[in-house]
Amino acid sequence: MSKAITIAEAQRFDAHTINIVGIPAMVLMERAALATFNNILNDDFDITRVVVVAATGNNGGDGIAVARLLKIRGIDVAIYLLGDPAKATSQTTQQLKIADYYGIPLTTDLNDVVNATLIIDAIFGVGLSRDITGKFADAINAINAADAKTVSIDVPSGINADTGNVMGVAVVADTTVTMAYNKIGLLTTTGKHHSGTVHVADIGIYAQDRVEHAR
Ligand SMILES: NC(=O)C1=CN([C@@H]2O[C@H](COP(=O)(O)OP(=O)(O)OC[C@H]3O[C@@H](n4cnc5c(N)ncnc54)[C@H](O)[C@@H]3O)[C@@H](O)[C@H]2O)[C@@H](O)CC1
Ligand SMILES: [K+]
Repeated sequence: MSKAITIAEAQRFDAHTINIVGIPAMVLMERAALATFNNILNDDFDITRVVVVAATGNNGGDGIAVARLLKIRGIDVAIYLLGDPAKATSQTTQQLKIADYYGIPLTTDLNDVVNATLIIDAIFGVGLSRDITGKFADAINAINAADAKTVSIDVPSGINADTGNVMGVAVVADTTVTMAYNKIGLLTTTGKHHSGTVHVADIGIYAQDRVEHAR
């Protein structure tokens, strides 16, 4: 079985790659988005109408970048944005700006989520820190009520990536594209139920530097 890591390890490896190795965070986000995009295209999903449900953390930024990659391919895609864009991370702010350049529609209508043929879940990843309520919970309930297949980015939103517990409510995904390594919470019974098929994507973040291979 492949290695699985904790939230703290994911955050530590990310920070090491950005701050010590020197790969910009935006490059990692683009690699996360490309990996998710390739998994979507290589699978058997109906991509007639795709909706990316994104919040304003970096998990949302991954999803907004996926929306742009789909749009460039001519696929009908919209973004259902949760949270205050004024509080988005710098990478996610940049991804929103790029999405705007490409004219990707933002929707505030949950019916668009329910009527999608494929939903991309980019609400929360390893940054989930408390129980989910309000509009975030409404969106997750809409995702779970929809007939569409769902692809979660990194972690099914609402699942604690350490314990596998549901933090109030959680997406039940068909597929989860998780970055760098699997997360220990996705290996529990509940975690497995919510993540569906897990694909681990190599985005250039490693537990140990691979300098010996590079020399
Ligand atoms: N930092 C990095 O190096 C990379 C991060 N990546 C992605 O970024 C994710 C982590 O990003 P973040 O650390 O920004 O965290 P998330 O995007 O998972 O979420 C954090 C945000 O959600 C809010 N939040 C947490 N729980 C909430 C709740 N219950 N209700 C409402 N708001 C809540 C927090 O206040 C924060 O604003 C990863 O899971 C992965 O998808 C990838 O882009 C690859 C590189
Ligand atoms: K997610």
